Amino acid sequence: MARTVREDNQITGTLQNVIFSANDSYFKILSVTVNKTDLEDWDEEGIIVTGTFASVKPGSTYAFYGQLVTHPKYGQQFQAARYENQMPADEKGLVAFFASGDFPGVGKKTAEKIVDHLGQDAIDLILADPSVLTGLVKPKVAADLAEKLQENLGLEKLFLLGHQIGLSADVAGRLFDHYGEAAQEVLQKTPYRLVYEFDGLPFKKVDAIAKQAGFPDDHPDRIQAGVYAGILNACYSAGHTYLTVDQALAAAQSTLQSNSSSMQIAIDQALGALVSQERLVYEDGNYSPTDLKGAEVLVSSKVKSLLTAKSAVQTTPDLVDTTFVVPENLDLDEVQRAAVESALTNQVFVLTGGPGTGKTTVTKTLVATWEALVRHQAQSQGRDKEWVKQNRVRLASPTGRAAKRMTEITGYEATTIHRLLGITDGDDAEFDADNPISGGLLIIDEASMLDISLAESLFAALPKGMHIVLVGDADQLPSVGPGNVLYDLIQSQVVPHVALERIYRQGKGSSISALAQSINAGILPRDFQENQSDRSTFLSTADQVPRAVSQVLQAAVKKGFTANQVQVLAPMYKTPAGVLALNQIAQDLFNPVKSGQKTLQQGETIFRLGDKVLQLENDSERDIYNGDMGQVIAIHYKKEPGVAADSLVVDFDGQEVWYTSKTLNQLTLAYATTIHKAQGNEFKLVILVLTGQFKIMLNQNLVYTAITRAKESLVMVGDYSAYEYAATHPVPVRQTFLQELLVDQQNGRRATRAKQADSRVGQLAEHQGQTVDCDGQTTNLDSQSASRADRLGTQQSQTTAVRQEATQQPQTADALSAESDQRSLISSSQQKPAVQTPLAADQVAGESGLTTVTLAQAMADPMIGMADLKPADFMPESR
Ligand SMILES: Nc1ncnc2c1ncn2[C@@H]1O[C@H](COP(=O)(O)OP(=O)(O)OP(=O)(O)O)[C@@H](O)[C@H]1O
Repeated sequence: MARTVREDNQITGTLQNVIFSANDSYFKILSVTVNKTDLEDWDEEGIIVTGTFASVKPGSTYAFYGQLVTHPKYGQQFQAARYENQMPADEKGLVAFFASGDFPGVGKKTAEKIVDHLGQDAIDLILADPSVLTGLVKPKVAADLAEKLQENLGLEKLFLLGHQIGLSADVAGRLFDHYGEAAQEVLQKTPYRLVYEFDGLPFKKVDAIAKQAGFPDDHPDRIQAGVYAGILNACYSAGHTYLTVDQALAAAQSTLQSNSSSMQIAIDQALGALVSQERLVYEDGNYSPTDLKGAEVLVSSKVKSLLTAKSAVQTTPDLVDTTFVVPENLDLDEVQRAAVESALTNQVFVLTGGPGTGKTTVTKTLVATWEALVRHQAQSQGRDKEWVKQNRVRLASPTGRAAKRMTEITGYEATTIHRLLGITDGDDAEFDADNPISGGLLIIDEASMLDISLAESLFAALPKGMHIVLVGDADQLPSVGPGNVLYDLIQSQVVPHVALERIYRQGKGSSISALAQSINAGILPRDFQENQSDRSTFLSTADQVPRAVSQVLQAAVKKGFTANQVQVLAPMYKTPAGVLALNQIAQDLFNPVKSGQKTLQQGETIFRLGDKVLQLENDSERDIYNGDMGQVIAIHYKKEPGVAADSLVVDFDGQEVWYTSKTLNQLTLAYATTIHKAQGNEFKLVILVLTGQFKIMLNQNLVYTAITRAKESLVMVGDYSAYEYAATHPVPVRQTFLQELLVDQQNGRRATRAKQADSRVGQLAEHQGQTVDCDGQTTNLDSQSASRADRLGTQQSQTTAVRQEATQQPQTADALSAESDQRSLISSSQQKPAVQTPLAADQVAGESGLTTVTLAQAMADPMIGMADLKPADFMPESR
């Protein structure tokens, strides 16, 4: 976690040299000769100063404001919160400054000429009006000099301004990168444009900057930006692609923190202005952010055009039938076979099914049959190798891990969708409508994770004759980003779709599949608490969770499970039963501190050599993605020979990625993760924690997604009533247009609306105002300083910041959860608290009329050796 650097002390000194300069930020380490300081007892001539600096020049004098810190490895150094360039005070110094070699074409003589003519204010005069140099130096030299001065001093001034208005130096640096010289003017004159143009600054922050610049609350720029940010936040927070007028109004009012009648009128005007500026689209009483609406329109029209397109490879039912290849000689059932036929005879096809229903089997059959079809036609039609290559199978998935699994299963190379499309951060995709991807059949796995923006990029880049097959589990959580792509494609009934329902998995994992199906149907099965060969349930209160998880993990370690095979899942980050706390417990068990072990600290996380870690954001340049898991395989310290900066090396399934202080905030411990982050991943043993504290997040899809991450074994810890609540509450409905756009306009519009309205009743009411990031980030962000969010400066940080804003009122997860929810859940008649002894269990059962699993029974579970534990082990220390 980033801490604000205090400004306790000051050093004025001459820069000797820049020891380190990060190439992806303005962070530098300087060696400085101290001229003056108020540091007590500092009697050394030189000092190391760290911080964010513009292009500081050796020989120049600076005043640094900050504090003395003791670095564990490098000893005492001065951490600068800000600095000021002590411009040369006299003419001699000015001449030296201009002749420093920094300004092309300016030597000592020219420098003297400039100073002679312009005097001691030469720098300010040139900055204000570069034409003062006319006649003194050649036009090219004058232009270069003015530009260099502005570049150096402009950034320094921006740092200073940023400091005054509460912007971190990192954000100031990024603003300078984005707007150049104009950054200062943007901050002072048109700050609200940052809401539309600059990632990583939430509306609240922009609003504070604008206030300092003198913008009144009723300024039209403020209202427009607030309305836009409010609508965008609400869409990202709930996954909607549009809001009704009432919802848009509520979002705007809550962002602008006013519902006065004059504000109402101003918001109406702002909505009109935003529509005419094409930032919002208004249609049929709904407002959509233009990009989201555009994405839905593109996906629907592309799907429609694909549906009537001609395949580049002939795939008539007869041909498919005669070429059918089933790997491993499995006997596909009728539905599975129909899925293969439909997938190959249609240009767009959706295959869904729960765990163990044969999605992978069908995928393998598809790939083999397609290959056979292409080979057969190449032969019969005399096609060359190039044609075969042009029509090859392509496989992709939203996550790296799922792509890797696809490769292992099919033997074909699978990639992330980002990589397939050549999407690199900040740049447009390499493959798009003008430069489509190649291939004859594209299979996308984990399609439930596809949000509308990624779907837009994907569909835009498909060539005309290509077949696309989307494979997924429709009952998993919807995508983190807005949109409901898989659901809408299915519900539209425009796209051919087969749902596999028969579970084939036998042995390990089979009772997990059955449990998943039951939860999917809204029922917590009777045998929920009965230990099965592959799953068990440990009831415990929220307080008892850390202890219980610790004991389960200890047993798992004893049984020989490795960190990679075990995954602890919880809905949110905070609370003692949340991801952060559980990670600490698991880290100490799987990778305890060893003497001499190398560690590297980032905020409150201490990474140890050997740790299991999780990438938190997409970094397409380095080909690592949000949700990727890896292991720390090396830690290097700067003091070591040949090492430029403290760094940590992570092995992501054979791909080594380096992290320095600048990128380490993309990484966290991965022993425990949120359920959202685990999507697309599977583990041998999953330990799932649900308690009443997480009520705001609980729903069928969440718990279904969590338990289906378990390939072989599942241990469920927490409140019975939390599981029951989750099983009986479907995921909140997403408001999207895609389904409607896909359906024939006349027939579809009314029917779809009616359907949506029906299912929304109750659900929307229930979730009104409970806008919480679906990754539980709201709580996580609470624990992060604004400067950390600033520093992230990525789309993700914008999104999370955006989402955090959407929870304006203290109805954040934490405010809503904690005690009140806990109490309401515990008071539920279905609550079955963990009990200490069989006697107590009987008592509880007797009193409540419910059956209760005792801890002793639970611990006798043979699966992970619970018999090793004692009942007292599950009790909090204080008992
Ligand atoms: N028609 C079938 N006859 C016999 N066994 C089958 C059939 N279909 C699938 N299976 C077997 O069932 C098991 C699960 O199938 P598969 O892995 O294809 O399901 P899945 O839907 O991909 O599951 P998951 O999503 O959990 O990975 C496999 O062992 C597979 O061989």
